[in-house]
This record gives sequence, C-alpha cells and structure tokens, in this order.
Amino acid sequence: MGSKSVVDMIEASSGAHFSGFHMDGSLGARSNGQTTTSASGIYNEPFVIGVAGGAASGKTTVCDMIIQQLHDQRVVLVNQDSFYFNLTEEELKRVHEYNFDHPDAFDNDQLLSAMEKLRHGQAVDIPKYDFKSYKSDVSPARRVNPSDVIILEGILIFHDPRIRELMNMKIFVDTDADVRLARRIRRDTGEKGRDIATVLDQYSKFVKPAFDDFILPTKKYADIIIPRGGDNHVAIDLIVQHIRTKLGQHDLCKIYPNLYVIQSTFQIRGMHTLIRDSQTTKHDFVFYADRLIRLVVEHGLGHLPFTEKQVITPTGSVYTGVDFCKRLCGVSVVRSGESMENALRACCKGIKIGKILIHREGDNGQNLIYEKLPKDIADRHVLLLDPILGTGNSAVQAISLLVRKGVPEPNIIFLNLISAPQGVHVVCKKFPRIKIVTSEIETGLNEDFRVVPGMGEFGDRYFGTDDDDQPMVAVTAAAKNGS
Ligand SMILES: Nc1ncnc2c1ncn2[C@@H]1O[C@H](COP(=O)(O)OP(=O)(O)O)[C@@H](O)[C@H]1O
Ligand SMILES: Nc1ccn([C@@H]2O[C@H](COP(=O)(O)O)[C@@H](O)[C@H]2O)c(=O)n1
Ligand SMILES: [Mg+2]
Repeated sequence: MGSKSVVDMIEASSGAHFSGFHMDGSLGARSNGQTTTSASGIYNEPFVIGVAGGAASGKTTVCDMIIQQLHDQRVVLVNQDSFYFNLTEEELKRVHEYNFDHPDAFDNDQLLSAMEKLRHGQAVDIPKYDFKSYKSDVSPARRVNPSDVIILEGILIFHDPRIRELMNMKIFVDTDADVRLARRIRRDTGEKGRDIATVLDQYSKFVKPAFDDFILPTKKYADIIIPRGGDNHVAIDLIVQHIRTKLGQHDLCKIYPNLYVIQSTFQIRGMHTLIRDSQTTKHDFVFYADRLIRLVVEHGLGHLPFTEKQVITPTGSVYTGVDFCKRLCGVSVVRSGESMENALRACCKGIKIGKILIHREGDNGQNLIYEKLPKDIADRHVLLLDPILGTGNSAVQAISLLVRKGVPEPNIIFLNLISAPQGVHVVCKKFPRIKIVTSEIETGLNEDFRVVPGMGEFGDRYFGTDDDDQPMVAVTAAAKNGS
C-alpha cells in the first residue's frame, strides 16, 4: 500500500482546501543534506543514530541508556553483529584465524537493504547472531517494526560511507584500551564461554590491530564523542535531549496548545502495544483498551473548570481543595465512542450521556444520521467520546452539531485514544477553542484514510463483531432505540 501526501489525503477526504503547515529544519538535516519534511510538519522517516567504538567500549550500554530515556518513542536497536557473514566449513575449522574485526567480516549490503525497508516504513527480519556457533541462522530472526528512532550499533558502523550517509547523528564511544580489554576478557570468558588464552590471542592478533587500522580512524566522522561510555550521564542526557528536539514529537502540541497528549510511560506504551497487536484476543483488547480509556477520561476531566472548596478532615483540620464541575455530560459517537461510556460513568456518577451517529457515505462523505442529546446541553461542558481521530471528518460533524445546539466551543473536550495528525489539523483549524485529549499521536493515514499504525476497526474489535459483515445495521437500530 503506497502513501499519499498529507495534503492530497486531506483534500480528498474532506473536500475542503487544506493549507497545511510547512515547517523546516528539525529532523531533516542528514549528512547528505536530504530533508524529510512533509506537509503536516510531521517527519515520516525515522531518526537514525549510529553508535561506533571499540569492542567492549560500552556501545550497547550507551544505546540501552538512550532507549531507556526515550521510553515514550518507538526506538529500535539494530546491531552490526547481526550482519556478520556466516563462516564456511573451512573457515569454521580454523576459526581462530578468522578476523571478526575486519570490515569484510560484515554483510553491509544486507544491512543496507534492511535499513532501506525500515526507513520506508516496512518491517524487517534481522538475523540473530550466535557468538558461540559463529552463525546467524541458528535462532529465528527478530522482527523489527518501523520506528521513530533507529539506532545502528557496531564497531565498524561508520566504516562504509553508504551506511554513514543514513545517519542523522553519529556517536563514538571512547573508552581506554585497557578498560576495553578487561571488559572483553570478562565478557568473552563469561558469556561466550571462551578461555582467557584464546581471548588474549584474538585480541593481539586481530582486535587491537583492527581497532587501530579501521575503527579509530572512523572517530573523525562522529558528531559526538563520549568518553567513559555509560558512565557519562551528562553526555547521554544531552544526546537524548537533542534527539527529542529533532524528533519534534510535540510539534503538534506547540502548534495547537489545546491538544493534550497524555504523558507516556512504559505502562501506557505496553497497553498500546497490546491493543495495536492484531493477534491480541478480544478479551485482552477490551481489558487494555478500557485501561487506556480510563486514563484518557481522567485526564480529560482534569481540564474541566473547578471552584475552590474547603472541607474539615476527621482530624479537625481544614483542607482546601476543589469542587468538581457539576454541569457536564458525555456524548459518544456511535458505535466506537460507546466503548468509552463506562469509563466516564465510573468517573462521574450519574452523568448524562448523549449519542451521535455519523454514517460514512462513499469514500469521503460523512452524514449525521442520528442524535440524541440532553436538552440542556448548551449549559453543560461536553466530553465528546470517540476512540480514533482519523481524517477528522466525523469529529467535525459531531462538534458542528454540538456548536449548533449552543454548546460554546471552549466547553467541548474531545477525548480519544489515538489521533492522526491530519485529523488534529482539520479539527483544530475549524474549532481552535475546543480541547483534544489523546494518548498517542499516530504516524498518519494510509490510502484508505485509515489511521496508521492504528489499531484496526476499533468498534469491531471492542464489541467482537470482527466477523459481522453488517454491523452498522444493528448499531443503527440500537442507536435509534436510544440504547
Ligand atoms: N560503564 C561501565 N562500567 C562497568 N561495566 C561496563 C560499563 N559499560 C559497559 N560495561 C560492561 O562491559 C561489557 C561491554 O559493554 P558493552 O556495552 O556490551 O560494550 P560494546 O557493545 O561496546 O561491546 C559488558 O559486560 C558491560 O556490562
Ligand atoms: N563470532 C564472533 C564475532 C565477533 N566477535 C567479536 O565481537 C566484537 C564486536 O562486538 P561488540 O559487542 O564488542 O561490539 C569484535 O571485537 C569481534 O572480535 C567474536 O569474538 N566472535
Ligand atoms: Mg555491543
């Protein structure tokens, strides 16, 4: 499935002219001068970081620390070790004479082809290298999905200019030779089960000369040199800060101050991982979707106005707190939005919840075909519920209705689980004073205007109607009965 430009898709989907945002700089500054801006200001290509340095200098440790700190981003680590050539029978017999530290030991063409796919949004299978058997086909390959950040790590990752060209940032981990040797002895005798004489022999015959001849000369390509590897927390913090700026992840929030993306944690990423996985069972999908919905609802409620309130605690002390906003209601966009009603009811006792049904006609038309709203909705703050903000067409229909009913724009909070940038642009441009609360911003829309990476047809997965070929008929009937 190919991808259209954001402008094309929005114009095709909404029929309205989309002027879009054209932002420069940021992520795009590659070593070859290429930039990767798109009309939405969201970068589609991943940010590629190269991490080189001598063996046992602490490259993997530094990468792990960066990944840990970038926990709210999709980051993958691709190790150059995975691309060692398999040894022939002859080479295996005389493995102690094989130079694993020479540039020719790596299949760079295979690495480049994997990177090409990842950069273009395709998943790849990366071989798992086994240091004991010297083979990369003993265990099944690791499936790596396209990500926001790709870290390429390896002793000679800066050696091939074609691989260097891919990198937005190059880091060289600079650790003293004696420290590297000491760590290598400990690692190779422990993890790789080698004896110390073999380790020392390999070091003097191949590792040290290759470091001097091939690895050290690539230090000049580095943008950042980290002395002391993983011990250098200051350098790692600065690198992470720089990556965050370059990713421009919060650019949408900067453009639209009324867009709130809830603070990501590993728990939240874990829940997203589960509900986005096409293999997840209905039961788990509902369980984790419910957990995420609850977080979004709680966050959304935090944006309601409040009044100060003082109470007397059981110790007789005065506690100065706040009183909940009383005049509020929910409105769910049938049918997916109904999945969010329970969480809202659980948070707001006795809350009134209205419904709106919007039916998609053809590729781009959206028609409002049913509504049942509280009569006094104009006097209430409205929490609009729909788990997915895609093109923004349904949202615009729903919000337009609320505004027609007299709800002031600032009194509308649109709650969803995932938002496509296109939808955010469309909604925020038309209704700049509403608030949107979401848990993740998506990459974009595909040719069929479906959110990617997305989570599929939310309503079907949540209500278990994946196999139902006429779900809308039943839903329309249910909605008309006011259920
Ligand atoms: N700062 C450090 N202090 C102590 N041990 C370290 C440090 N950094 C790395 N190590 C250890 O040294 C060995 C090599 O580190 P690693 O990060 O795997 O290096 P590389 O990927 O460059 O070969 C590992 O066993 C690791 O646990
Ligand atoms: N079968 C192999 C393959 C590689 N090596 C050594 O690994 C080092 C590179 O890995 P790092 O994690 O340290 O970057 C390199 O020095 C190779 O000599 C090996 O010993 N056996
Ligand atoms: Mg390593």
